[in-house]
Amino acid sequence: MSNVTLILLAAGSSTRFELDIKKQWLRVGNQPLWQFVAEKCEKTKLFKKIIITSSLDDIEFMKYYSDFVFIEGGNSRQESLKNSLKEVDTEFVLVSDIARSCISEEFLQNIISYRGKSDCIVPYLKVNDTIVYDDQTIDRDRVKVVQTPQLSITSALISALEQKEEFTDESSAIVANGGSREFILGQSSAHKITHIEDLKKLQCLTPPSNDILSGTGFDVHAFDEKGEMYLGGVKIDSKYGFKAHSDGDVAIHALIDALLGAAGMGDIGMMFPDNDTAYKNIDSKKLLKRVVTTLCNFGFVIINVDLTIAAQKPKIGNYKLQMRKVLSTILNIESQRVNIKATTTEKLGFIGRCEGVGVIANANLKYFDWTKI
Ligand SMILES: C[C@@](CO)(OP(=O)(O)O)[C@H](O)COP(=O)(O)OP(=O)(O)OC[C@H]1O[C@@H](n2ccc(N)nc2=O)[C@H](O)[C@@H]1O
Repeated sequence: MSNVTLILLAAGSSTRFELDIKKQWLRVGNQPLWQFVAEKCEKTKLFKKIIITSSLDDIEFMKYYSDFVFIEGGNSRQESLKNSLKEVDTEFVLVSDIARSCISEEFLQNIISYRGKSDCIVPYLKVNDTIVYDDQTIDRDRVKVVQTPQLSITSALISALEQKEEFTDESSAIVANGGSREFILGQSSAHKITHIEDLKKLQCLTPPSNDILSGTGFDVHAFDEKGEMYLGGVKIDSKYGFKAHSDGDVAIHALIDALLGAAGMGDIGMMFPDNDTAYKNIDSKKLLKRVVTTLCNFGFVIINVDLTIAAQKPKIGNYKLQMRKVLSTILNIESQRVNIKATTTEKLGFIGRCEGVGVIANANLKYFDWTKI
């Protein structure tokens, strides 16, 4: 049984990554980057446990993909690491960043099998360029470019992180706390993804799958004699509205379920519970905007949507164009990719009896293709 736990840090908000997508959600084939790295490490069978730190929103979605141990990250890399260390029960802990996506099995084996006497084993690269520090040329043979993953004695790292100072790597914290470290040659291909152009250096990443992901949504709301009616993001001129916790825009609700369905992210009620006061009378366009932002962060691109509004009343023919404009703006796609259909039910059923409106929606997504940046 291994006496090493692997912590993969993936709670960053990718502030330096020049795209709206979070880099841990870039797709490698059909897998998000974080899953690609975690499963590659798992296959080595070198670890007793693999812990992934991430933001709470991300963790809820990550759990759809795999059953690794997920820990909510903190406001900094160091805080995230401290949160994860609470789950470590092995003598040694290997800490890496998801952004170092091409660490190899051989590299992991080397660092874990290196039995130094120090509290921390640190991979580094030599420098081949001339180095000027504070306007002074310095001896580059004395310079080390430090990498992760770093292997620490768990107790030494826990103690070191009790210090108030923030450190950018484990060995600096351990040495500042009076501990020791040894350096071993690192892996030149273990580049870290910080900026978009870094992706070109990572040879182990394959392009995202070009699958089309399709989802459907269905929602119903009963008429309400009082209140205003909003449908498809548009105010409808009518003497009645919809019974609902929110503004009752049943077309947007069905559309949200279609988008979440295509992304494999559950449904609207899971994301916006109808007993949460935050959503009382809320403008459903705000809910849609939140969903679009989340899909973008998680590496999805919206291709097109198609809605069918089943209603004996109101007649919506004159509102369709406005609905398409409003929805296409929020979805950030051309309006011709937003189709709105309407149908009566020939006076059959609850819709035909003018008790309410039902909407079916379809949405198609694809993965953001980072190879075409
Ligand atoms: C938009 C919101 C927020 O204001 O409320 P409304 O304005 O429609 O009332 C909700 O997101 C609108 O959620 P929606 O999913 O349409 O509501 P419901 O049909 O009541 O389902 C609520 C939750 O219960 C779950 N559910 C529903 C039916 C069922 N047989 N079993 C379930 O587990 C669904 O997964 C959903 O997450």
